[in-house]
Amino acid sequence: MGKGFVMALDAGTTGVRTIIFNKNSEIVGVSSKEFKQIYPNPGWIEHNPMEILKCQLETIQDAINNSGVSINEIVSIGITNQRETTVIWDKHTGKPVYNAIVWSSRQTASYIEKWTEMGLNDVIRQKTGLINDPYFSASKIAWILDNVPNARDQANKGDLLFGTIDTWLIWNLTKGKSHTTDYSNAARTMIFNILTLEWDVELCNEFTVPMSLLPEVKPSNGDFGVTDSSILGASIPIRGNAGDQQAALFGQACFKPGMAKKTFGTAGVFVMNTGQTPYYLDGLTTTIAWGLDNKITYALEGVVFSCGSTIQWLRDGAKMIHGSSDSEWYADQIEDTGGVYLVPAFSGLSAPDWDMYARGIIVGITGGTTYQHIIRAGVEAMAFQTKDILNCVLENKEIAITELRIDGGAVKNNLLCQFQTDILGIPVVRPTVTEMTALGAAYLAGLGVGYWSDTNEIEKNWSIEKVFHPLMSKEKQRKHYQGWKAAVNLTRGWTKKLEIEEEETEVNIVG
Ligand SMILES: Nc1ncnc2c1ncn2[C@@H]1O[C@H](COP(=O)(O)OP(=O)(O)O)[C@@H](O)[C@H]1O
Ligand SMILES: O=P(O)(O)OC[C@H](O)CO
Repeated sequence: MGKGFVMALDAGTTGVRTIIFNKNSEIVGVSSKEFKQIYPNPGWIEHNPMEILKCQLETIQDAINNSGVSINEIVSIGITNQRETTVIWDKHTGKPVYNAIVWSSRQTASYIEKWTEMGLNDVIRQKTGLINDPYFSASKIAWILDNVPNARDQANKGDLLFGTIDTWLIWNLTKGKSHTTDYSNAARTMIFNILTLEWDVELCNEFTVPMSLLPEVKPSNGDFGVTDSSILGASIPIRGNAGDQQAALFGQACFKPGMAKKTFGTAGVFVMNTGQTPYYLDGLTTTIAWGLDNKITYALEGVVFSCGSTIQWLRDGAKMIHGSSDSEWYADQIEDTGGVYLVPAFSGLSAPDWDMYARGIIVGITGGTTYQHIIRAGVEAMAFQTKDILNCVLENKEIAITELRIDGGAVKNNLLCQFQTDILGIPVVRPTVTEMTALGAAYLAGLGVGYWSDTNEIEKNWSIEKVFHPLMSKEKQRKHYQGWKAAVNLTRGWTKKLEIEEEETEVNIVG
């Protein structure tokens, strides 16, 4: 057994986790904490960066306590995080100038419209691999600078710093000594050129983002500094950093081009390794999987904004279930949804439709519909959305996907996994460790200090817990999916339609 342990800090959208791994990738200590979701207006989602930091530090302490490992036995720390979420803080006081604007927040839609009108969509796609959408960090940075009093002046004076959650945690853990991020996180900002591997001067100018705000970009197994001993009681190297979706791809040992995974967390994200070549496909985004030393691996990505958050909404919003795992029990009480579809376009439609005006819908309700049908429709929606993405990939005859590796909090749900394989028609593979995000970050951190020697060694640690095989007839699969597509069509352009209706009503009143 290798000396010491590796610690992963996994800062997700709804909660943070700290997991301590040994050399066999076994979990020896874990702690997690949920933090507050702030909804200042419909469609806006924010987090308190200080609360994220506090919760993360508490989980580090808890994980150390419950593992029996001493902090001095941690040889390296890896960070992984909800991506795109934007924090801007004062570099002198360390105080955020505004809440963190979360990746799924829609408050910056007007910036996206403006940049579309300016004719920037093609250059954005070409340079960053992304689609002009409020999802990515660029419009969130501009919004904070334009809406927080004095923020733009402070930024112009060089007093402010920008970071995604990885950067924010690293800056605090190192007591302000390291203002850094990695290639996989930088690639999600819409201001990072994934071909030249630099912050893009032209895009920063167009988006009015001062470059003095931006962190240094490093390989994902690079040197992100050491923790200040006053914070964790020891100086530990931070040698791994990757956005959570790319970290999960790494944890799933998808090291060869064509290998893919889907993570079922708050968001649901399909990522496929495309090797050293950036690959562009309509509806999907092109991104950086990781930079290992200085070798870049690219990926094709399909994000679904509302995946596990659909179940969370059934729990916290609709109050139809008490805990997320109840969704499986209720869904299992009935054969099917009785023709009900729930399209969770809470934050608009993401890949492959990209409609920031869409909003959620439940359709097909009859007098016989019960809450169980709606719960089941919520579970099935997670699987239908995966099919929307995989269809884009499979339509391209150059790519063959014969199985899908899955991970994330929601894959504990066996009914979801079976429905997923049924609707896709390919096997779905659930590995032994489903905390892939954290494991991927741990692997990067371990590689950074030579704890694991190379990816071959890591590959050997990946093992299967269960393979789900399709049982549904092709005809049933086709019918179910047809209903889903029709339901998705109903959600399109909703907030825009409302705006137009409102304008027309005003004209009629005035007229
Ligand atoms: N048994 C379950 N069935 C369906 N969804 C679940 C289940 N358990 C957890 N979830 C969902 O999974 C999500 C949590 O997964 P996790 O990977 O921890 O997410 P994140 O990293 O985004 O915070 C939550 O949205 C939760 O509702
Ligand atoms: O919080 P998660 O794990 O669902 O991840 C969110 C994604 O990183 C958003 O891009």
